[in-house]
Amino acid sequence: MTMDQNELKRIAAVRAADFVEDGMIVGLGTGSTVTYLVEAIAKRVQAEGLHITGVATSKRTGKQAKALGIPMKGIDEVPHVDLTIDGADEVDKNFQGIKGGGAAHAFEKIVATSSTKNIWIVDESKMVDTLGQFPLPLEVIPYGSTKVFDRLNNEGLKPVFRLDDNGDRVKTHSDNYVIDLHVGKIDHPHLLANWLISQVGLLEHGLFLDIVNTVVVGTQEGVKVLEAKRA
Ligand SMILES: O=C(CO)[C@H](O)[C@H](O)COP(=O)(O)O
Repeated sequence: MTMDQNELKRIAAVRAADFVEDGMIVGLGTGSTVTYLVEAIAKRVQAEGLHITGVATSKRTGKQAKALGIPMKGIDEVPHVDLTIDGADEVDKNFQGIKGGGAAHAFEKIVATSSTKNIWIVDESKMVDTLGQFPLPLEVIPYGSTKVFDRLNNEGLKPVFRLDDNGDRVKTHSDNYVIDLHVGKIDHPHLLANWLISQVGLLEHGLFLDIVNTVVVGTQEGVKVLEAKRA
């Protein structure tokens, strides 16, 4: 029987919940795949009496985790994060990724870079040879955002302000705008990431480079746990 994309996300998330150990401080990402993860971790907390502390990367995740009985703290209330599990929009063969489809990439990157280990949970459609088919999200401070937009446009990066269903600009939890870059194939992600982060007014980009060593993929053949070769 063929599994749909949501089922593939769910089986990856359930498998990844097994990586959580008693006593851990666990970063919880954002998105539909993470919704399944939070459910699976909450079940383990209930069934096994696991003592963990969750750190959410968005209000939505925090609300769900709290409602399901996972004790939660803010990122600045914990000394470190042991393990963060998050979704991704694209993952390439070198385990580099694009995130930010849910506009939470700045908070997600803060938690990820505070975490000893990071795992991504994806369905197989997210695995690509080269990043860039998924538009690259940026978080941009509103003041001067048209100037940032023009600079991106002049560089040929095809920026588009992200709009919500009402046609209003999407705002992040920090009240910033999201600009998506329709760059196409990103052959040199580190070069692009370095250029982007040096642009004044651009708070964070959705290139997550050299962050994860483990990707848990839901496939039609079952769950695959992929480990990066890099140190
Ligand atoms: O980066 C993200 C949010 O900012 C998400 O992890 C990413 O968009 C994947 O979402 P989903 O699990 O719903 O496919």
